[in-house]
Amino acid sequence: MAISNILEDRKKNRLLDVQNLSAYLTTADGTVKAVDRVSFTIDQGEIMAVVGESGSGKTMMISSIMNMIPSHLLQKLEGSVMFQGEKLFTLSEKKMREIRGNGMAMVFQNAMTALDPSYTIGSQLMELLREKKGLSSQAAKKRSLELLSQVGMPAPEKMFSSYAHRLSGGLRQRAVIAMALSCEPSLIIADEPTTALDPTVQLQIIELFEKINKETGTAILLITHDFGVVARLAQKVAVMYAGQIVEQGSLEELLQSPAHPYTRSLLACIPSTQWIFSGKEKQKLVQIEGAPPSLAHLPPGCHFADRCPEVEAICRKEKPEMVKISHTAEVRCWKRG
Ligand SMILES: Nc1ncnc2c1ncn2[C@@H]1O[C@H](COP(=O)(O)OP(=O)(O)OP(=O)(O)O)[C@@H](O)[C@H]1O
Repeated sequence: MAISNILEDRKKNRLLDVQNLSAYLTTADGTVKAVDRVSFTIDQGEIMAVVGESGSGKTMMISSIMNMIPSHLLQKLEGSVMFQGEKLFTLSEKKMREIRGNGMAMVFQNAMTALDPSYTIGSQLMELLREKKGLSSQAAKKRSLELLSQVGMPAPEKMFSSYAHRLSGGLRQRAVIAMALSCEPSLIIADEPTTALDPTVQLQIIELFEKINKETGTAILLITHDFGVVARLAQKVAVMYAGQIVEQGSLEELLQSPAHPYTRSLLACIPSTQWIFSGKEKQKLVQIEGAPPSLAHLPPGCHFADRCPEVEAICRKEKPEMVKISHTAEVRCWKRG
């Protein structure tokens, strides 16, 4: 096949294309760049994980993609986000709402933020299906029960009539995933979907995401700080630090030959990823020494310089740019540039 045809085929498969995305926030410490020139792509059906410590900008990055940063916080967005061939930042709020409710669906860490305690799970699902899919009450009820069974709810009829606060954390998260699936999205954005759950339930939810991806071809952008989850689910991975992607590549490249000292430190913090495959009790994580820099007072050179075991003079003076180190991998580090 000619190169031009291969490239054309690739473009057809492209679901999300984020280029040089930056988000400036207004904070008590002044303006901070919480997302700093982030670029990545997700193809149809692909699972990508974004990993990084608390405060590295993962949530702000997805909120920027969906144009959902609260207006009192957001100063400006830069860069471009293409989703299914549409430039998101140029769309009207009405069109953007349609995309959020149809093309992309969100699953949050805390299922209760997405569920209304005063309505049953069934009535919330039916409401969505009537509104987004235009289904009649009868069809919406039938589809709701199918969705509850698809996400592995035991006794779907009983769950249909249950209130969220009566369910366990794992069942609530399944209900939220059923709601996300109700609009048949091409992309699910899941922000720490398993963090609040205990290890056995975490494993079940991860297996559910795997099943959904296989059965429906829905792409998943998964935000996590847990490499165990990444190793189990993702095909490709981006590592964030202080607002920037510092390394990205395929899962194999990242786990087998991590190029950035920060990725290596994160991996060294995991005693074993076995728990996520076995559902056994997770071992306590070792922390990387030191803390990420304040975004209001970033160092002049590499953001990781102060904590880096391999730091050299140039790292403290000049900011490294992203450089390609293989066909699919990139790293932001002077020692690899
Ligand atoms: N409400 C806010 N007010 C001021 N600054 C904020 C606010 N939310 C986020 N930020 C800034 O944006 C940065 C990135 O935050 P973000 O929530 O995206 O991190 P995260 O990687 O998702 O962390 P976590 O894993 O804890 O959810 C923070 O370090 C902070 O400087």
